[in-house]
Amino acid sequence: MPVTRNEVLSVLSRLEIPGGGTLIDRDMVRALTVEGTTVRFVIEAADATQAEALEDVRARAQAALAALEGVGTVSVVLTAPAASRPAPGIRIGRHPTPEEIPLTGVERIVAVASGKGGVGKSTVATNLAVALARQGRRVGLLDADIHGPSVPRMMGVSGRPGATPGGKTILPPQAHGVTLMSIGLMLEDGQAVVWRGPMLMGALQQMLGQVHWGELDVLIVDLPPGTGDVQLTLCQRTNLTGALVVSTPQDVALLDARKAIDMFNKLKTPVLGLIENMSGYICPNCGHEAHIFGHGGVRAEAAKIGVPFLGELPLALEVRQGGDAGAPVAAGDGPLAEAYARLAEGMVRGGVA
Ligand SMILES: Nc1ncnc2c1ncn2[C@@H]1O[C@H](COP(=O)(O)OP(=O)(O)OP(=O)(O)O)[C@@H](O)[C@H]1O
Repeated sequence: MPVTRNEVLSVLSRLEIPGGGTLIDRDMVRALTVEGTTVRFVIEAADATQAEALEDVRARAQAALAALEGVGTVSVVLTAPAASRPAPGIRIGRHPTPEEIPLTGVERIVAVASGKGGVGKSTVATNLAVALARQGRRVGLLDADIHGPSVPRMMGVSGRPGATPGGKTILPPQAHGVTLMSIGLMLEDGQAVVWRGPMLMGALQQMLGQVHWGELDVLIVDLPPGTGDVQLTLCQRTNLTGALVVSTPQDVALLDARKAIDMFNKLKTPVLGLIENMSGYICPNCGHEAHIFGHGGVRAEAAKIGVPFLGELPLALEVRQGGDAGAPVAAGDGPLAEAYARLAEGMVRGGVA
């Protein structure tokens, strides 16, 4: 029987590395793929000195995996950021091409959308990705909010991703069990993307098709707010499973959510469900629940238009703090993590993740 990804991770999590810990708990394994009897991954060292010290670990990992039943070929590549910077040839940003974007190995693509900005779409996308990964799904997260990428910060990832030898394909980093890509990883701090539609569409194509996503059960795509070129490209050029629409219960957000739903209907993309974010706020001092943006509006809207209502997520200080610190609440314990776990379970049960 072919080896499983979990068996590979289990071997790697037993290999001690210089300085303590393992490749897994030091989060150094990138682009792990298991295809039949072939296992491939990259060990990303912090710098060239650490890479040198890890050569022995690379050889031991290779030997230990090759000895597993069901393993034929093992390819373990050691990189360090200076050596693995993407070649200038894969700068993100170019004009789009008309073909469908090839995404072999990615079973499902689920977009997270909103009509209005600031309703928590990126927060929901990152936490949902983490919650799905905690349930054993192989999850990718693409930040398609090219003008305002926030996924790197929310997932606690910085630094440029590596590239395959030859520099044609980007090797995406992993965090909290999720493989992720964002244009934010390719920019200097404070650098703005000032592009019109065609360049945005080209960049999206590159981030989908020129990234080594590996085998994924689901790729979550955090869309920009609104109904523009990026949404169109994703719906028309990929085999999109469907979209989740996030809104607050506030009327003005709901108005825009309706427009996003109308766009997906026009593009014949299934709307998988609506999520109410910032649903209620429980005062940590007195326990009183306040409905700052209203309450129940998204559930009522979902019932009205005949779309599943997937759940309510409260407004909570820990959510904002977790996002700012790169430690999504879904990676921890407690009621907020449980709310995301329930959302993820529903998606797995429904066959969309
Ligand atoms: N449930 C929540 N409780 C507390 N803070 C939240 C919650 N959801 C989101 N936030 C915070 O609100 C801000 C906006 O969230 P986020 O960036 O996820 O929204 P967005 O819809 O993706 O925005 P945009 O698309 O305009 O970038 C962030 O600071 C985030 O931490």
